[in-house]
Amino acid sequence: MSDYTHTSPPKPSGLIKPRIIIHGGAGNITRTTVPRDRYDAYHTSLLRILSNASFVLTYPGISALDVATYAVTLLENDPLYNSGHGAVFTREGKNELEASIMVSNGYEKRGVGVMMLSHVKNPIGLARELLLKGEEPNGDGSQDHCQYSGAYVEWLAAKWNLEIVPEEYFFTQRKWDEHKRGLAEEQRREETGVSTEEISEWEEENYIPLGTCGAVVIDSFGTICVATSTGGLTNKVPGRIGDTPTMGAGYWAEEWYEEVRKEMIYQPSLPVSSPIDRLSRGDLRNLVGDCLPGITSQSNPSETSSSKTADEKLSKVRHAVGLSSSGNGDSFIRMCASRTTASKSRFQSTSLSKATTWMTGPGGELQKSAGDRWGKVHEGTGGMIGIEVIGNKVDVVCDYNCGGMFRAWTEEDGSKKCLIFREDGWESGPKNWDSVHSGQ
Ligand SMILES: NC(=O)C[C@H](N)C(=O)O
Repeated sequence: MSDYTHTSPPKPSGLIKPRIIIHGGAGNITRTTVPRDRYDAYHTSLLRILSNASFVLTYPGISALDVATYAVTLLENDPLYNSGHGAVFTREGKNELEASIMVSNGYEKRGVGVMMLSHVKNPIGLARELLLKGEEPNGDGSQDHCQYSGAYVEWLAAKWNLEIVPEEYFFTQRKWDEHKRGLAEEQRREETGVSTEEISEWEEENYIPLGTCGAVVIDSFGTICVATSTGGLTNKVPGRIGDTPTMGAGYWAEEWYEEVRKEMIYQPSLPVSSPIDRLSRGDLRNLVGDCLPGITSQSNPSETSSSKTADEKLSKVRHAVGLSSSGNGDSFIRMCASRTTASKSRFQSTSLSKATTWMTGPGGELQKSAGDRWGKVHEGTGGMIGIEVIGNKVDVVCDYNCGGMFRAWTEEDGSKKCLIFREDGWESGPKNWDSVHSGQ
């Protein structure tokens, strides 16, 4: 963990209780595709990673950015998941890795997506580094862009001393067998003339490979960070880019302020943050502005201020959200699913939980987007996790329209939960793909 901790941690404000939710993918998770022993392996792994990350989240002054990166690094290193070591293969038998990171506030770039990687051991570490380099002049060679792919950015990773590995590092026999079986199945279908509208047994099991991973974290300063990493889809076309590194599609974080009448505020509001809090949020410009009267300081986004003039009764409450997705990335891109969910919450004053179900729950917008192809192919399939904070009230959310979603999170009282299906236990899950779509 030492790579990701502050050398001199700032003091936490103590106003917001840090929380975390992680996921290991959504898709055709059923009792058939995930037999009991694998179910147990995922359960154990998710709880182990959640425990490690939530312990780190108790360090004084630790940032959501550092903890989300740490959690996804652990997920990338575990071959159970389709990211880092254990990523799926393209049609040409290569790994093309993707990752992204985004914060609700505090850093100039706010979000970064990386893609077409095949040498950086932890793509999420590179995404984080690119976000941080955005605070330096010229980004230390990365400038102020938000999306990066391929050789140049891997060269930057090496220059920044991130771990570089040979391509073989990402190989696992299981994912290789899925790749080979998929190609063989395709050839068989071509030869026998089976319609492409009909889902094959291989597709049911593998097309949405279980295991894109992600983490959403809120720290004691109220900053939300979302980190996501994937190998993409099994046998994807070389060069195909999915939703994971596409801002607004597979990931999103933002914050805003809403004016409410004071009587309506049901949460104590945040006080003006201290300089040390603001430093942890990357708010250098405003800190400098405070010290040098000649420089105009913008109003600090972490402040909850009261209107002094017309209406003494109006006050501003801070909202922040972060979302990480998994599923059929092409559908998530078409729907701009993560940003659309955040916008539903922001512009229709809907809780993030309701907005998430509206987008990605059973019968939701993603499912509708597949039209009559729903259930026949994998279009529209997926799920999302997220965190919302209003004032200092935090809510952890998740929904999906498929068999299940691997996920684990901390409750308000600090206890840890892990679910794969809607209920606890392998027996509670749907039997197979058909039973998911017939609602049995
Ligand atoms: N398993 C996944 O979540 C795949 C990823 N969303 C993609 O389409 O690239």
